[in-house]
Amino acid sequence: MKPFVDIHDVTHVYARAEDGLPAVRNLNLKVNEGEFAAIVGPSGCGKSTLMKLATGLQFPREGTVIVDGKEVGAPVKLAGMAFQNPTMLPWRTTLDNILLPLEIVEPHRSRLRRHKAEYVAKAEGLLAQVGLKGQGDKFPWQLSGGMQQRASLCRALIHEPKLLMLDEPFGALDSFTREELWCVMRDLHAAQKVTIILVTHDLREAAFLSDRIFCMSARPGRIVAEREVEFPRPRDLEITYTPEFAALVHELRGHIAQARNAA
Ligand SMILES: Nc1ncnc2c1ncn2[C@@H]1O[C@H](COP(=O)(O)OP(=O)(O)OP(=O)(O)O)[C@@H](O)[C@H]1O
Repeated sequence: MKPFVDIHDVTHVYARAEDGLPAVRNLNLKVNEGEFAAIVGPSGCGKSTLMKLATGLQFPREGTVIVDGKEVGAPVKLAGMAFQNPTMLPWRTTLDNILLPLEIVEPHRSRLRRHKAEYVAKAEGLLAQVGLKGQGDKFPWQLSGGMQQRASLCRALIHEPKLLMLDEPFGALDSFTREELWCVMRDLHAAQKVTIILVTHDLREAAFLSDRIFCMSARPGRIVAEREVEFPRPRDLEITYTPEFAALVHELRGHIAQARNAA
């Protein structure tokens, strides 16, 4: 099977990098279709750069980035994204925030006006899936941080992306809310069959959610360890209290400790 995301021997230097040092060097990573991959690594190792390269917001100086069989040469339309800060527009209702990508991404853009009811029904279906049934007419500032993050997951999925990129999406939440959202994410992945790349500092989060974990070295970032996660699905939060889970998190911690030094 051909990988869905194939980052091959990529080196990327930002035009404004003061020291001229690459953000990532000889970066190699393959993610299969439908897989849930997590990227972990020390601060500043290039995790967000990897996300930008995979979605065509930056282009590599060397190497290739292939998504869904095509070399990335422009922003990737089949991707959806969610970030640590939900960045909802305060003057739009939650529902209208969720519909926003449809105003930009074709073929939805041309269809939106005539098929509005169909899209609203879809947004409401997503809201129900993330536990926000009937909350679409609230403004973002009327929602808690966790609720806003749920809504931003709906916004990332409304155009049925084949690739979902999550950059620290639960980082700003308290640990209970975070664990609730892990379960939301687990269920969305099972229901939508989307390929997911999650960037996180949280090793428990990576171990609970993903099928495969990539550890990055300190800058210039490259993959120094790749680990399959074999816990059967569907996974329950109870697994996070098992010795096997603790052993995996411990192993990942070891890779990160080494990675902080290995450039
Ligand atoms: N636009 C830019 N111009 C110049 N340098 C940049 C730019 N964006 C990122 N960098 C540098 O590239 C390196 C990697 O940054 P990146 O944001 O990808 O790391 P990260 O692993 O996501 O960081 P963190 O874990 O702290 O969020 C850093 O040293 C950063 O300062």
